[in-house]
Amino acid sequence: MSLFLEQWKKLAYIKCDLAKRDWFYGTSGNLSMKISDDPLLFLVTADEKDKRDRCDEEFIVVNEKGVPVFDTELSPSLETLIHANIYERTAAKCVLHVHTVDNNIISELYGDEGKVVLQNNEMIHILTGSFDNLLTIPIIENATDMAQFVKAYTPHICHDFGAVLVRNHGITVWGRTPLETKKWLEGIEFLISYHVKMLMIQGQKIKAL
Ligand SMILES: CSCCC(=O)C(=O)COP(=O)(O)O
Ligand SMILES: [Zn+2]
Repeated sequence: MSLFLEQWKKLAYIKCDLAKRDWFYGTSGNLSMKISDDPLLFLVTADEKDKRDRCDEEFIVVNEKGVPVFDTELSPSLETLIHANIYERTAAKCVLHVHTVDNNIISELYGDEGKVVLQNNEMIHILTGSFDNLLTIPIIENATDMAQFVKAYTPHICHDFGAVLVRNHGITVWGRTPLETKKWLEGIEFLISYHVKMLMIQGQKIKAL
């Protein structure tokens, strides 16, 4: 199997798996996978397409400017330049972006602090391999201007894997392999969901006193 087809299938598997979790509300979310370094080329989902749909044209091949390299009726994701920026600055091979209710709540709750610190959970050990039991996720403001948006992400794109929460918008996670990226996305969503539910229960407890 050609490398290109192999990458396509891996990304299609991840897209299908995230769709089963119902992480593509409306037409939100976008996914990409690098297929070559020089020149930079990557597969990316199409703008406004329902990412729960399986179809022949699931992904578009784009260059470092986010421009399709083959003829297509589809437009690349509006967030393609964020994916391109991550590939240009790191050795990441995959970028996943989803909007969930829990990641939106946490981004709003801690938005003014510019970060959320997740702690004291075995999932952190599973993700990081360290017993530090602390994971800090930066939170940036949402933006409609893409150049400004890319600029806001940039200081946080300093490792080959990472995550950024966008306030009242969603989360973007990248990693060195597609499976590592999916693992980080699932792990972080688990920790965020746990955190939100704990706050809800603790709030109820305080009210009952
Ligand atoms: C500034 S992008 C607004 C839409 C969005 O947040 C999203 O995740 C889906 O965009 P796409 O163009 O990839 O369908
Ligand atoms: Zn989005």
